[in-house]
Amino acid sequence: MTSASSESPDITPSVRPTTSGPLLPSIKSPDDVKKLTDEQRVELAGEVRETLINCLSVTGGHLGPNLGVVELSIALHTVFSTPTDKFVFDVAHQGYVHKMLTGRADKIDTIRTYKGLNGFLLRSESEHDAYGAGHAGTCLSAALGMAAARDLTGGDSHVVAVAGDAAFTCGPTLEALNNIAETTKKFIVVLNDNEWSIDKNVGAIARYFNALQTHSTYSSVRTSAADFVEKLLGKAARKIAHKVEEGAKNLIFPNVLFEKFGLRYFGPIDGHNLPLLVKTFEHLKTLNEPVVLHIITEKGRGYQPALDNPGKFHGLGAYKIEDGSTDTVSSPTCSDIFGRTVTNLAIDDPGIVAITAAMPGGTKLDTFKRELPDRYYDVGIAEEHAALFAAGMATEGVRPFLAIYSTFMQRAYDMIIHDIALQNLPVRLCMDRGGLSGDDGPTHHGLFDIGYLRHVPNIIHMQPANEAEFVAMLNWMAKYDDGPTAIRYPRGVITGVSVDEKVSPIILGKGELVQEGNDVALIGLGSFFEMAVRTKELLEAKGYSVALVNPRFIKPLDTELLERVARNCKVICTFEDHVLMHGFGAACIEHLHDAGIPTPVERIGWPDEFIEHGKPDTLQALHHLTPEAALDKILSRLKTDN
Ligand SMILES: Cc1ncc(C[n+]2csc(CCOP(=O)(O)OP(=O)(O)O)c2C)c(N)n1
Ligand SMILES: CC(=O)[C@@H](O)[C@H](O)COP(=O)(O)O
Ligand SMILES: [Mg+2]
Repeated sequence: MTSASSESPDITPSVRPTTSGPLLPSIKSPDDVKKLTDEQRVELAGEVRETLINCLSVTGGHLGPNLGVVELSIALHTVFSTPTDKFVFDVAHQGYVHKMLTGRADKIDTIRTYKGLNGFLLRSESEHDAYGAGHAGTCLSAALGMAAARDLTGGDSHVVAVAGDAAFTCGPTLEALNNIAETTKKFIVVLNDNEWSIDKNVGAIARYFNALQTHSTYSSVRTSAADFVEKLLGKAARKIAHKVEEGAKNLIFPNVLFEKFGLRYFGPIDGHNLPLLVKTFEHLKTLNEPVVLHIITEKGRGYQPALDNPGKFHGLGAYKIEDGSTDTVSSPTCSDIFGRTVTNLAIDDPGIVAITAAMPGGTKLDTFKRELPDRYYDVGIAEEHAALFAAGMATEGVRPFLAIYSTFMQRAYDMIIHDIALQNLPVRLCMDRGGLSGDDGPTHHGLFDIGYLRHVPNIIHMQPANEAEFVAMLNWMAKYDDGPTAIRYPRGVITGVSVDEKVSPIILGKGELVQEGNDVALIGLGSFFEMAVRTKELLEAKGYSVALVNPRFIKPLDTELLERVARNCKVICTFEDHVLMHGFGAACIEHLHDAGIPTPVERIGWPDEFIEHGKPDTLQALHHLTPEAALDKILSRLKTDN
């Protein structure tokens, strides 16, 4: 097991997982899984669970989803042979067990820590990671692409797409489903149905999957299913089939939705019954037609706190193993403030509705759901649809607050332009995780939303410098009906100031000149305003006169204020928790160029690359997003320009 090493300061001390047996350490590759007996594989499952619970209690991570796929992952690696055969996991947050079985068990205690294993599958991390992910709904399309490529070369490897039940609420999944039967004959879909998204799964698809488990017809065909199981799996399995409660349902059921899409449907079966899974996959791999195996699993299986609270244990930070408790955050997070504020606004304004794309917990719209259920909408993992749905509501005079993380809002890019901005509809785009998201890494960092919104006509985009300003901006947005508005705010806390702190009124397109100065002007956007303050202190200690600006608006830029400080100062430095490319600093440079003002602009922000996973402080230091780095840039600019 890897222990914390000097060059990775923020790896929390690793906890040696106390596995009961000797099997897991001997698993150096999937071949070692194949050599085990059925009984040993069941024992291995126990060791994997114990290791996950132990390690993730220190690093945090997606414990619930991974505890739900222990047997599935072992069965897949028993029957198929990666990297020749390909596994494509949807979201891939449930890929930890796959990693443990493909030679990374000794590093699992570094998951999602700087320089440690990525929390999702990553092609650059292992040849067994056929496809990376992080965003939902991609696995069927990507896997189908692999199958089609295989067919082009006459290959006979297997491609297995593993998608959760909520992945089927995602548009791209359904787009792929429409294409499978006409594209390939050899394709296996595993529907891992635990009835949960991050929160309870929603919509007709969720209800349909549930019906497949409980439909009355099942009980009448179960006997034929038991015969089928016996034929397929032998007498012993028939006993398993009867012994396993509800979960071992019949294996074939006519007229299932998937059959309409040309996929042969099998299931639902107990997704924790290892021998049954192995035997079923051994059968499915012999078929020359696209198939879907519907398995029923429990999110958090084997750890009672996770079973009791699947939403919390979908993904969390460090927790106490004994009771699953986690440290409480000292001050309210931006998400807490957002949920409370929008609910309060809606209590006073019946025109306000709240829309989430399967993330009531992450966005804290669960507050709104609890208090105003009739004006709360969870559309599933369907950001494109959510944006269109909000646009439609706005045409009818409703005030939609559309809460989608910055990174997931990328999915709705065309709808924002084509439907919301072009028609100038007053949808409120509320982008949590605006900035580095941390442990989840490059698939989740919200570092592109200034870039994807700044060039869209009619869009107003802002970012608060503290929690009180955040509330003031949300209040302002609630009243602004003249077109679309967008606000970005970070994961967690900004400064921790009270939301009751006094702030000057929010005026469209107006920033705040917090301090006059005539040597250097520092413009700190949002959560990076604090970094500008710390840079100011370093400059003033060297005798410089510093102007300090809180811009508040990304668009429309406060050009009057920008020109004023540019004329008064010798150099400007901007600070943004966003990539520099097409970011806030770039907007300032563009405007000063167009205004014919030659004051140079230094910029602090993320480079033009995908930023790895790790704690924000570590990554900011690594990529020179610090007051010290800003000071160096400013001083060298002043020197060269003198
Ligand atoms: C486009 C997108 N939207 C939202 C998310 C956040 N998210 C991560 S996992 C998840 C739920 C996945 O549920 P399911 O597919 O059933 O898998 P399970 O966790 O139940 O195994 C969501 C909504 C995401 N990763 N990608
Ligand atoms: C896998 C996934 O996309 C979500 O679980 C995401 O990790 C949630 O991020 P937060 O922990 O920032 O809410
Ligand atoms: Mg699920």
